[in-house]
Amino acid sequence: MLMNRRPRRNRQNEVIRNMVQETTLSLHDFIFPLFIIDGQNQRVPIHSMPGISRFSIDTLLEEIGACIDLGLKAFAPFPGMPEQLKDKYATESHNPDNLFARAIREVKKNFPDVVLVTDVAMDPYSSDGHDGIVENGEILNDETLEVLGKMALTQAQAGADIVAPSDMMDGRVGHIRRVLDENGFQKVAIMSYTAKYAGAFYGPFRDALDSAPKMGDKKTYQMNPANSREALIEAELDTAEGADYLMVKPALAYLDIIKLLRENSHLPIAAYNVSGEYAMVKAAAERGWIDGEKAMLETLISIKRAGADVILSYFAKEYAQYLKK
Ligand SMILES: NCc1[nH]cc(CCC(=O)O)c1CC(=O)O
Ligand SMILES: [Mg+2]
Repeated sequence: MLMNRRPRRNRQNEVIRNMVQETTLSLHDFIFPLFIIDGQNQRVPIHSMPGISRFSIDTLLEEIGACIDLGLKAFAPFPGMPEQLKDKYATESHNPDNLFARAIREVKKNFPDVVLVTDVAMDPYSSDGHDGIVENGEILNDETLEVLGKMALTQAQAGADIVAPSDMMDGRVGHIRRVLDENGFQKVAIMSYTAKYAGAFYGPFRDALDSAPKMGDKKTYQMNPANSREALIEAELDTAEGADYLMVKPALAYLDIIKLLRENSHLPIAAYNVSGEYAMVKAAAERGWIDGEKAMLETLISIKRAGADVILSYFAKEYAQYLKK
């Protein structure tokens, strides 16, 4: 048999395999999402996300300190609000002394070099559990932009480095850019959740923040999982409106979308390896059905290989710990 091409030659030992490896992960790629709640000395585990907890501001500082020691430097905090602070207009979201603003200030005071990517969306503060103002069962777009602008400004004033609108209202990147610039926050960047799909993989996150929609679903604003060309439309708009990063979310079921945006944009592409994707790996590993560590590494490298420059993942800390050992 004549075979002048034998791909296995380049797989024959670890040195060679490492030499020809096309994609590598680095801790610099990661943003670690963290959940914040009010109170003191709280570390409340999230049952559907083994290994992940909600922190009060004091323990959040400890957690971030521990992550910095492991080499992580960028964090995406999300606030969990008590029901009595929620209302139709998410008013609490732009209270300059709300839990989120206090947390941002404390983190930046204690760790000035950390990069904070802050979530701009109404749902944690909305009594309807939606990312927009609900009227007669409809999610209002332009009225919601007003709230998002105020929320982003409150976060910038508290010290956010990058604001990340995760709501999927049309025009919000342009509106937030304008509000930030008019208030002297030209340096605050926007990481837009550009192609955010409506689906089942956000379940554990909504458990963590008690933020599930009270009625209906998010299909009139988040994207249909069947669509990819539409992601290019969203990317064009966000780019024109001034986004500094384009994000795809979730990551694993949407690796093709990550690649599509990577090939069609010069902006950095972020991918959000969401709560449900984390929970799937953890649940199967707990049952002994898969090797959790190997599945984590394979998951993360697949997101990078697809073209993500930045990865938001609940695995970030575990990955950092893996690198240490
Ligand atoms: N603005 C909401 C928001 N921001 C981040 C997530 C999900 C993240 C995750 O599942 O890890 C969601 C959930 C949703 O759209 O319902
Ligand atoms: Mg959009």
